[in-house]
Amino acid sequence: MAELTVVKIGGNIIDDSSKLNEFLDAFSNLPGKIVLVHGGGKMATDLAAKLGIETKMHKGRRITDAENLKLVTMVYAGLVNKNIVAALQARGVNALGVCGADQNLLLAEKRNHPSTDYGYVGDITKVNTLALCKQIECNAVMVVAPITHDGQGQLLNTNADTIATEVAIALSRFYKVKLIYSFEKPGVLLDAEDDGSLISKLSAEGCALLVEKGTINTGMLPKTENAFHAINSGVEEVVIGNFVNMENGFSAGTNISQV
Ligand SMILES: Nc1ncnc2c1ncn2[C@@H]1O[C@H](COP(=O)(O)OP(=O)(O)O)[C@@H](O)[C@H]1O
Ligand SMILES: CC(=O)N[C@@H](CCC(=O)OP(=O)(O)O)C(=O)O
Repeated sequence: MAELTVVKIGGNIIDDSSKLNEFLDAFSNLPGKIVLVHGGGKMATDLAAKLGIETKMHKGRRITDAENLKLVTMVYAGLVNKNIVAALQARGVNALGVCGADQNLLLAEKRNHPSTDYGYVGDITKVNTLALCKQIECNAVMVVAPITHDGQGQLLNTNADTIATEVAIALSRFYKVKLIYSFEKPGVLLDAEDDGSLISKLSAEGCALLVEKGTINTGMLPKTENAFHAINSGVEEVVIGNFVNMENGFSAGTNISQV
């Protein structure tokens, strides 16, 4: 099986132009088949504040009412996606920017949670693996924004870590997939303020304890949940860390162990 890397970059890197450029420089040198999934949560939150739109997060997910859906669609599938595509093209990468509605790539259903109304948040029901593979085999680097759709004309907001996970799982049928959740810290930390407290290997049991203690919280919750789902669903290797550090050999991040 050919190897493929799915890289996800988060909002804190996207929001900082020097960190983003550093990331894109390293990313554009990555050999082989690659898919990039991006977030942009920080930029959406900052713009919402400027526009006087309230932001509510629950367990690392955005409660997405109609106003917030408009805003996140403009930010993720517009400004962020197109800026990344242009920056990659400038580095000689054949980037193709999409969201989940394009070529019906990511079908989702509006989340129906018993106690929390998430609004227009989508849970992925189907990945159009064939359409993804066609582009990958044509050497395009898909740049995927975290907007999905329900197939009936409704756009939905889906956490970017979840999108990276579902894309990686779907592609595992055809490729040996490595999934990297890249963010601004070296990996999962014992103390989120201390970059030296990296956990180099994380088991599901160890993770559950750290969640219970509150060591893993906010945005790290969806990342770790997704990471274990990926490693237990056919993805060959899953790492949470800073892609630039990994490429420069400084830190291999947190490796997610199976079971
Ligand atoms: N144990 C932990 N180790 C590292 N980061 C953590 C931990 N617990 C919570 N976090 C927080 O999770 C954030 C990453 O989640 P998030 O902001 O959603 O990332 P991104 O949008 O960049 O993917 C970190 O910036 C940090 O504040
Ligand atoms: C439903 C939900 O939470 N969607 C996320 C999508 C963006 C995202 O995941 O961005 P980061 O990777 O930068 O956090 C949100 O709107 O924040």
